Amino acid sequence: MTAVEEWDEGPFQPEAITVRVPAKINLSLSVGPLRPDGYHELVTVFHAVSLYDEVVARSARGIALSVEPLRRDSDVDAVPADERNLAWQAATLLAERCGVEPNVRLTIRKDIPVAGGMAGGSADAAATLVACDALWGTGLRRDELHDLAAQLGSDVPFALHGGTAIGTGRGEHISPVLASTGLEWVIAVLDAGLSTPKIFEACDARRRRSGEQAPAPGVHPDLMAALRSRDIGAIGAALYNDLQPAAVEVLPQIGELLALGVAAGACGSLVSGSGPTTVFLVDSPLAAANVEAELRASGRCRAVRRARGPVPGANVVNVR
Ligand SMILES: C[C@@](CO)(OP(=O)(O)O)[C@H](O)COP(=O)(O)OP(=O)(O)OC[C@H]1O[C@@H](n2ccc(N)nc2=O)[C@H](O)[C@@H]1O
Ligand SMILES: Nc1ncnc2c1ncn2[C@@H]1O[C@H](COP(=O)(O)OP(=O)(O)O)[C@@H](O)[C@H]1O
Repeated sequence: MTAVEEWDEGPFQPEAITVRVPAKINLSLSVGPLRPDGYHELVTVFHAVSLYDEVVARSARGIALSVEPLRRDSDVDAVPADERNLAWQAATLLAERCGVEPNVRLTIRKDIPVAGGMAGGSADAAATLVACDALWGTGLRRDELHDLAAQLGSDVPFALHGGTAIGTGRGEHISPVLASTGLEWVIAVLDAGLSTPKIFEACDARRRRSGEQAPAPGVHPDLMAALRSRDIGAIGAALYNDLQPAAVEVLPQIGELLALGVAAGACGSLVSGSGPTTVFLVDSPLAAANVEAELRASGRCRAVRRARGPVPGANVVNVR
């Protein structure tokens, strides 16, 4: 066969696309007032970390979806494998937007803790947009994918973006942050999950009880200055989450773990988003090993993981 004949075969039709997508933590999460649409105005510093889900999109007729653990200790029991799954909704939305049939078999390989405040469902939705766009050849620009992502959930646009970025509005408006250093994390995964809307409600209830008005949300300048520096101690001291007191109130063992990790040598500790996952910033391999060992020994964690950030958002890692 000549080279010319090979070119005449027509466009390449992929059979399967694999997209890898990271979990997020919120280096700061400032929650403002409840809006009339049921969301809270917020300002957050998102940070993508090296805990990943993978989504494989294969040619099919109609939509099918399955969920598998990526590692032996990954938990997938609470993840719906039907139209309630945010990945299913992402495929449907993209197909409607582009006027194509939603023909895809999705396999979600999960490692991001479920209902852990690390935006696993949002990550899978972002990965599905990228995977189906490649599989179907719909060729949307990143800003067009971003618009669809924002319709699926407040955290979905950041999962496309990755890195370290400020989220405003209900979290869907993203602008990148210049961070000059990589960060190392120890992550404590609990057996329990927490519901995001319930923790926002608990935050409002705490404010009502104490007569506190919801402030206009913002990012503390100390955190931005610390991120521009290479001062891990300053970053650790500036970590901040308005939802943390509510998460600790609902699940007091979170507070005990936060204290344990700091006593073991972490430079800073934080509940990730609405929890219950807790994350610990460490400045050396020795500190990481100490924190990890103490968290494991507490017997309160389903898994203890190490991760680094920032890492890129959803991207194609394999095409067949
Ligand atoms: C708290 C955060 C912090 O990044 O993350 P998680 O802990 O869920 O990972 C996010 O704000 C969660 O974003 P996401 O999980 O995408 O929420 P959505 O599906 O958009 O909204 C679910 C529900 O959470 C509440 N919600 C969410 C975002 C927001 N700015 N204000 C809210 O009050 C609303 O009750 C909403 O109905
Ligand atoms: N692809 C998905 N992965 C995980 N959970 C999903 C997914 N699609 C829908 N869900 C539902 O979303 C809820 C929140 O899960 P998740 O996104 O992991 O947590 P969080 O909102 O705390 O970051 C789960 O309890 C589950 O019922």
